[in-house]
Amino acid sequence: MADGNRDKNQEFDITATAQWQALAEHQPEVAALHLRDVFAEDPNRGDELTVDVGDLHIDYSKQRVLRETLTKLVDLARAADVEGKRDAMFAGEHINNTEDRAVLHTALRLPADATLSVDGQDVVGDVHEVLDRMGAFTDALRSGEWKGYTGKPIETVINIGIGGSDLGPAMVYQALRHYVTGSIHCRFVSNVDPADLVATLDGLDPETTLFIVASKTFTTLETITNASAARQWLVKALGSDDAVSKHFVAVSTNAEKVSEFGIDTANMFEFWDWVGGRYSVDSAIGLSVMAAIGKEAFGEFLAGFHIVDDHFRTAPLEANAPVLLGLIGLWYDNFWNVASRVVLPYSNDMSRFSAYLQQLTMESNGKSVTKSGDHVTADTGEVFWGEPGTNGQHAFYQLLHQGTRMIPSDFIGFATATDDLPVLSASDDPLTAQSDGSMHDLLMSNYFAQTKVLAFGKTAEEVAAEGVEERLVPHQVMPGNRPSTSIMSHELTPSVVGQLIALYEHQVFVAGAIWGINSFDQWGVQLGKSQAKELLSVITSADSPAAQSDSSTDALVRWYRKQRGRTP
Ligand SMILES: O=P(O)(O)OC[C@H]1O[C@](O)(CO)[C@@H](O)[C@@H]1O
Repeated sequence: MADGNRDKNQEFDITATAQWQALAEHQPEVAALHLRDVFAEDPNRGDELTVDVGDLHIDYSKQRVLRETLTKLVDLARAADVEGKRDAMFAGEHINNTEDRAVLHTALRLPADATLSVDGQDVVGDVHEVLDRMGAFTDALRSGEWKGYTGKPIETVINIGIGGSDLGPAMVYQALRHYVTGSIHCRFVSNVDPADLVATLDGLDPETTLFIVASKTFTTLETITNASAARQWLVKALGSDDAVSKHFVAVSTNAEKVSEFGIDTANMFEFWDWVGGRYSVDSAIGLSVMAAIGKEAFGEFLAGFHIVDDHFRTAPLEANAPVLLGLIGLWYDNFWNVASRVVLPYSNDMSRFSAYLQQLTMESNGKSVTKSGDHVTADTGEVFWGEPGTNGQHAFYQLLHQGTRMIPSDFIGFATATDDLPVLSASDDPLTAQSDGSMHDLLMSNYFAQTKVLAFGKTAEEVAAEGVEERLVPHQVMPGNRPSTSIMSHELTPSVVGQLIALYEHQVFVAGAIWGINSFDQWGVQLGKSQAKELLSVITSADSPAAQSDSSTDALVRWYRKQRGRTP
C-alpha cells in the first residue's frame, strides 16, 4: 500500500488493508494472555521492550503487546505511509489540507544554522529573528531596563490567552518553577468567567504589571474580552491611555487586529499560520516562559523538542519512541475498543501536563472524516486525562485497579527531585530529628508499585494465603493485566519538558496519519463560538426574545433571564 508518490491528502480506507486485518485477528490471542504469563515466557522484555530518546528512558514492556504485535503495528504504520507523511510534514508540504497550510511546529525548534525554505520563505531565519526579538525584550524586562509607565520595573507578567495560547505556557511555567531566575513572575488568565481575571489581578500593582495578549488569530472572544478589561484596569489605575504601550505587548499572527486593539505592532511578537495553536508553546506564545526563565533556558527547552524531532524523523519505526507509543495507543483504541489513556506524572510541578495534553491530543485527533472527506471507518481520538501521582492514587486509581474497564496509563517520573525533604515520623522531634529517608524516594516507590500492581495484580490464592477471610477474598483480588508505559528521566529540566511535549506531539501525528485524518484543523470548535454570539443577544435583549429552535434551550434562556431580572 505504501506509495511514495501518493497524494498525502488523498486517503484510503486503512481498515481494509491486510495489515489492519492481521492485527484484528491477532488481538484475541493477546487478549487471552495475562501479563504475568507474558513476562514469564519472555523474561527479557523488561530490559528489551524499552527505547531511549534524548534524556527519556521509556519502558513499554508492561503493555499488552507481544513482540509480534509490535511488528504488526509497524507494518500497519508502513501501510499507512506514516514515514512519507512524516517527511511531508517536516518538509513543509501543506498537509493541513482543509486550511491549505504547512504544519511546521518542528521548524520552531530548528537551530539557527539549519536551513528550511517553505513556499519560498526562509523559515529558520524568520523563527530566529523573532526569537532574538523575544530575547532582547525579555532581557530588558528581566534587567529592569524596560520600565512601566511610572518608571518602575516590571515584576509580574500576565499572559492573557486561551487554549494553545494559555495551556502550554501555563503548564511549562509551572513545570519549570525551579528555573525561574530574576524577578519576573507570571500569572495566566484564560477564562471569560470574570472570576479568572479578577482573582488573577488581586493584589497586583498596575505600575509593575505587564500583560502579554497571546492569540494566534487575535479574534478569540475570551482573550479580547479579558484583554480589554485588563486595559481598563490599568488605564484607570495609571490615569492615562498612554500607559498601554508600556504595559501591553501582543503575540499573534494578525498584526492588523493587534493594531486595532491599540497595541503598537513594534510590541508584537509574530508567529505564523503554519503553527497550530496547540503546537505553539515553542513559538512566541512561550514569551511569558522566556520572561521567567530567561532566553538561555528557553533555548534549552527548544533544543529538547529538537532532540525528539530528529529521533522521530530518522529512527527506524521499530525503534522510534513516538511511533511505538502512538501505535500502542491506536492498538487499544481500535482493536480493544479502549477509548482512554490516563497520564500520571509523578511530579507535582507537572500537574498541568494532562490538561495540556488534552488539547494537544483531542483537538488534533477528535475527527470523524478523513482528509478526503469520507467518514472514518474506525474510531479515532483517544480520550486523555490524568492527575499527578500520588494524588490520583487516592482518587481514581481504584477504578484503574479493580474496575471493569481497562485504562492504559503513562507514568512519568524523575530520578532527581526538584525539591526533596527528609522523611520524618509524627513522633520525631521537629527540632532535632535527622533522617536519611527522602520524600522523593517515597514518591517514586509509589510510581514503581503502581505500575507493578497494575500489571501483575494479586491472585485469589495469594490473597487467601495471607489469611484473608474467605468472604473478603474476591474484594481483595487485584486482577492486574492493566497496561502501562513508564517514562523516566533524570530530572525535570527545560530540555526534558521540551522532549516530553514533542514525544506526545508526534504520537498524535502517528495516530492521525494512520487514521487518515487532518490532525491540524479544528472546525468542531466553530459552531459553539458562533451560537454563543447569537445567544448573548438573546439572553441580554431588553424585550422577551423570540423562540429559538428547541424547547430546552428556550426554557433555559427564560429561566436565566428571569434570574437576571429580565422579562422571560
Ligand atoms: O490563539 P487563539 O487564536 O486566540 O486561539 C485560541 C485557541 O482557540 C482554538 O482555536 C479553539 O477554540 C484553539 O485551537 C486555539 O489554541
